[in-house]
Amino acid sequence: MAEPILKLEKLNKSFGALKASDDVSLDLREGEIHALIGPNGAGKSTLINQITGAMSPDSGRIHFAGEDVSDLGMAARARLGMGRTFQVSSLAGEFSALRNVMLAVQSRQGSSFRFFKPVMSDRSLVDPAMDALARVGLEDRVDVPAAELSHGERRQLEIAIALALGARAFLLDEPMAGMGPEGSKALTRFLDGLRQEAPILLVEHDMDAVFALADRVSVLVYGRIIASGTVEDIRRNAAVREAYLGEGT
Ligand SMILES: Nc1ncnc2c1ncn2[C@@H]1O[C@H](COP(=O)(O)OP(=O)(O)OP(=O)(O)O)[C@@H](O)[C@H]1O
Repeated sequence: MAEPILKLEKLNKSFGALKASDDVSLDLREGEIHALIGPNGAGKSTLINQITGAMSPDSGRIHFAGEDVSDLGMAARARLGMGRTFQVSSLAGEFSALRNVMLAVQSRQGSSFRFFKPVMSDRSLVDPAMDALARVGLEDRVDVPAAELSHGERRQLEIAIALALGARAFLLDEPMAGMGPEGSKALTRFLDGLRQEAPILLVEHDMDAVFALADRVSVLVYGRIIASGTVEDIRRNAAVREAYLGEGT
């Protein structure tokens, strides 16, 4: 089997006496959605922060795209293709969807003497941006200002920007937060297809979305992974039912 794109080896992180990550090992493989679930305060965000480089583990290693990235900063990990989470939104609301993605393409290509070219007719920017928008299903919304897109469409646009920046895997921290039932369903359908573009580590409290999407689920309780497996494995696991889902779920 191919090497996983992301691999965590025995990560530990304490805040004083509190162990927020306790020997956490997990991986993310091409083509999959791996959901990370757990009660409030279980240590999910702490784990995501260590993966992105926002926080350093006390011990353990992180491998991404075939490299040991444990000692790299956030920008270097992003350059290797670690897709940002939804919590980092950088949309320019007054600009069209197309222009927003073009800015990302431009930043990836590096600045050049573009001042002399009319930007909106520069094929080297427009073509890759259109491609990224098509990959997220926004090809009919390219001229709409980002601020006028729906909540869900803005998330699609953020994904398009990440793809244009070269994302090879996504770390998504509660993408369903703040969405109504219809929005959640639409975003669930979208994420279902996105796994073909890049695998997703999904932190999510919405269990309908998790059970509909996840190829694998890992359950974090008090900083420890207490179970990892398919949705069916997790539903049946007695320790998970007791610790997290509650009896009768
Ligand atoms: N910077 C910090 N300093 C001290 N304690 C922290 C810090 N960050 C997190 N914690 C603690 O570590 C534990 C894990 O928090 P974390 O935010 O990672 O959990 P979570 O699973 O993401 O929770 P939620 O689902 O509520 O977002 C909590 O007890 C939290 O209070």
